[in-house]
Amino acid sequence: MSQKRTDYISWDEYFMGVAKLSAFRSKDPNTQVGACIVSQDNKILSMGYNGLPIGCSDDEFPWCREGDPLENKYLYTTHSELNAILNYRGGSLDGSKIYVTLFPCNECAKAIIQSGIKTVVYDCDKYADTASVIASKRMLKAAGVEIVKYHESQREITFKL
Ligand SMILES: Nc1nc(=O)n([C@H]2C[C@H](O)[C@@H](COP(=O)(O)O)O2)cc1CO
Ligand SMILES: [Zn+2]
Repeated sequence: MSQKRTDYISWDEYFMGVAKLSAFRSKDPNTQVGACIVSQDNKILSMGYNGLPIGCSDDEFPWCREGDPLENKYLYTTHSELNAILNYRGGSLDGSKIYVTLFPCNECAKAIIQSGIKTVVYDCDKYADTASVIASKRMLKAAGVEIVKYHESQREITFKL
């Protein structure tokens, strides 16, 4: 009798893997972010990546980072976490977890808290020193949202798409 496989991926690898794959859909030339929302019983509820709202053309809106606020991306992009929350049409996200490839900003932290998400598992934290992320952590902690750093497993998976 053959035994079951033992090198299958963990739940954490699976969900952060889905978040990372989602980020590949982003058109942002500088930072691609992905998010995956998971229920308490390990079911994927929603996914998202950073991009423009529906109807706002990727080719007509700006993707640069600087200059006139109306001519750079920041006023227009929807963050991956907010997209994942808004993409969920199944009811309540109460008690769920969000896996995100980059630590949530203050605006996404508000949406995370208000939607009832109870755990944030994040990978990169490259904007940790910004007021946005400091405020985000302050609110998440005050609201009792658990913050967990994802530890990369070093496992590499390659496949043809
Ligand atoms: N947690 C996040 N989720 C996101 O989806 N984003 C998006 C907004 C922008 O499209 C991009 C950040 O652009 P940049 O400032 O690194 O060139 O990532 C940004 C953050 C940072 O807090
Ligand atoms: Zn955000």
